[in-house]
Amino acid sequence: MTLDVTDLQKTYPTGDEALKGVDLSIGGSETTAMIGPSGAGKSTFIRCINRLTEPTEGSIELDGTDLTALDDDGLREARRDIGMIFQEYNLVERLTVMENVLTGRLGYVSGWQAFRRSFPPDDVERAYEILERVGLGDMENKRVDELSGGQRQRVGIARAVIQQPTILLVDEPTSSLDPETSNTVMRLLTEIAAEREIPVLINIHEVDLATEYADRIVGLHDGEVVFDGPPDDLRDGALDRVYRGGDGDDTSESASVTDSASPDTAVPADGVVSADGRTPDRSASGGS
Ligand SMILES: Nc1ncnc2c1ncn2[C@@H]1O[C@H](COP(=O)(O)OP(=O)(O)OP(=O)(O)O)[C@@H](O)[C@H]1O
Repeated sequence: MTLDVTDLQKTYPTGDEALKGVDLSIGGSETTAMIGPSGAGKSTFIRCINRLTEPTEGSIELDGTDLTALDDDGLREARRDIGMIFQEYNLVERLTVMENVLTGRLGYVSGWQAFRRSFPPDDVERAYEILERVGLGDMENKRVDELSGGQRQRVGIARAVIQQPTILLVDEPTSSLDPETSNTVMRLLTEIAAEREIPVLINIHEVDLATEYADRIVGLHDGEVVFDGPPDDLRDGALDRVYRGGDGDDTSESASVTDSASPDTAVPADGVVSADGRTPDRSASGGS
């Protein structure tokens, strides 16, 4: 599977130019992390890919099919191939874990079956397998409003995976989670990408998680890609380009953003950046 995005632009009706011509190709079973400060356009980019947000210009080709040219039926079909995982989980709170996971199959059953929420036995069997895989093997009958943040995110992952997508798009999966749970979720996402041989694109605030788990980092600043490369190349100069729009001279030893950044974009000594300026609270608890 390959996703080829060319010259993607998005200008909101408010006049905000969220994307100013982004080119990006991803494929294989590569994990790509998209980093950038708040407002850089990360969420807009991911939402444009499956047209939850309509792009203004550009093309988005999934295995050669231009998603921007599809009508409603075509888009519905194409979306089956795109697994989405959201920051706030987007689960149905009053339904059980199993019911939430099976909603990932709604695109495959008839309208009547969907209305009755009646799913083929194969789907149910696969749901059990996937719940086991994400570590929720004994929780299928729990209501999701009884779960911790980390458990909810695993339900979100299971719901995306049961679609049998050819790509996973993940929008800030860890921003409501404590550091340990964030690591678990990132590990799970990269393992699933490898096992299923599908690419995964993850928007993420924490640079340390991005560099630890991703094969490739894409840095957005003000709607433009200003860095695209392996985690090892993400030195101070590159971080400066991404978070401050600087020239990003990596040859200068004094280019450390730790020394020069304004408080709202400072990179702490451990390299952890919260793009909205918050240093993640490592003592915060979010459950696992
Ligand atoms: N629905 C909308 N209407 C108008 N402007 C919007 C809308 N959504 C986003 N924007 C603007 O588009 C720009 C990019 O926003 P976006 O949410 O994509 O950035 P982001 O990098 O995901 O930020 P964050 O890390 O805070 O989630 C911002 O200037 C934002 O104000």
